[in-house]
Amino acid sequence: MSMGDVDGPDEPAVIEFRSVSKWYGQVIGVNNLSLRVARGVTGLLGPNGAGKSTLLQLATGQLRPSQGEVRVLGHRPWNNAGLNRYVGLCPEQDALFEWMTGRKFLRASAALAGLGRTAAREAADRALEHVKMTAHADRIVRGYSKGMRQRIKLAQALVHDPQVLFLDEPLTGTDPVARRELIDLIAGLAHEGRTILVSSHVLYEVQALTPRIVLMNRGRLVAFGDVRNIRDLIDAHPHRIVLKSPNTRNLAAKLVRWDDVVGVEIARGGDSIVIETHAPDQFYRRLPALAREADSLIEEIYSDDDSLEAVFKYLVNS
Ligand SMILES: Nc1ncnc2c1ncn2[C@@H]1O[C@H](COP(=O)(O)OP(=O)(O)OP(=O)(O)O)[C@@H](O)[C@H]1O
Repeated sequence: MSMGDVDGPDEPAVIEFRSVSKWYGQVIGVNNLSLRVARGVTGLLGPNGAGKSTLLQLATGQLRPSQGEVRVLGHRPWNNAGLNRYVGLCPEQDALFEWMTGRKFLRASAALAGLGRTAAREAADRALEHVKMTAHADRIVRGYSKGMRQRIKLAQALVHDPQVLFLDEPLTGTDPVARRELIDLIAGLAHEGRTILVSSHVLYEVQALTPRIVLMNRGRLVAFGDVRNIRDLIDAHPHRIVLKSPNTRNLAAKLVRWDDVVGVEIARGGDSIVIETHAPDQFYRRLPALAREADSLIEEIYSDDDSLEAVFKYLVNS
């Protein structure tokens, strides 16, 4: 387990990002991200706007990196239609071919991926069976429920039997039964040797699929590895809390004597203190008594939102 490093020393990387950035004008979607993903299921986790969809679109060649290199199965995805034969994407957005039946939609998707007419028909039927949509295959997509849409999108991603699958929030909007079925389906696809990157902003969804996660926030890779190791990393990582005060010198002098505070620093032109602690709960419990002292006014308290712990807590609590 490491911060944005190589996964499994013996496994070759199927998906590789080398110092990749993607800008949308002034907005950064992915910020200098390096990552190697091996076979099996990897969960891509992060709050809304973290850059997950941008990363998946870079990996599937829908976006071109502003900087750095992306490789999937050793090839550059951008402007490389040939790679589509080996890669499947289940997109987040729900805009499908509304007027088509599920079956026709899948046949068209298979044909787009390069399969001939007969092969595309067979592949569509197989994929429908795979996601348990055969009974609804001849209805038009517009009438599908959210769960049915997710299943038909997944069928579209795997209709041409790709080695690599990118699934953008595939479990969103599904009921618990459908969710269980999709999780089993995705696990089965990985068991057959595929590489699957699944994005989510809900930790427990991804944990049901894999212990191996990539944690993103604000376009950056915050941590990569086994979810248990990430928890350990959080425990080892001091929690940073910022206190805004007109009495920073007095406050700092008191806080350095607290045994649960490992660092005290006066910051931002002298009107704030940044403290570091391994026991934030205890720190927050003690703080009100301190703030009531006349020479230790505290105007504002906030935690450093970029910290691993803040992102993780967001994911655990959502
Ligand atoms: N087409 C676009 N034009 C401008 N900015 C964009 C565009 N797409 C994404 N962004 C910005 O890039 C950042 C990353 O967005 P992205 O959609 O990749 O995140 P995400 O983790 O997939 O979030 P969500 O789960 O909400 O889709 C955000 O700040 C977002 O506003």
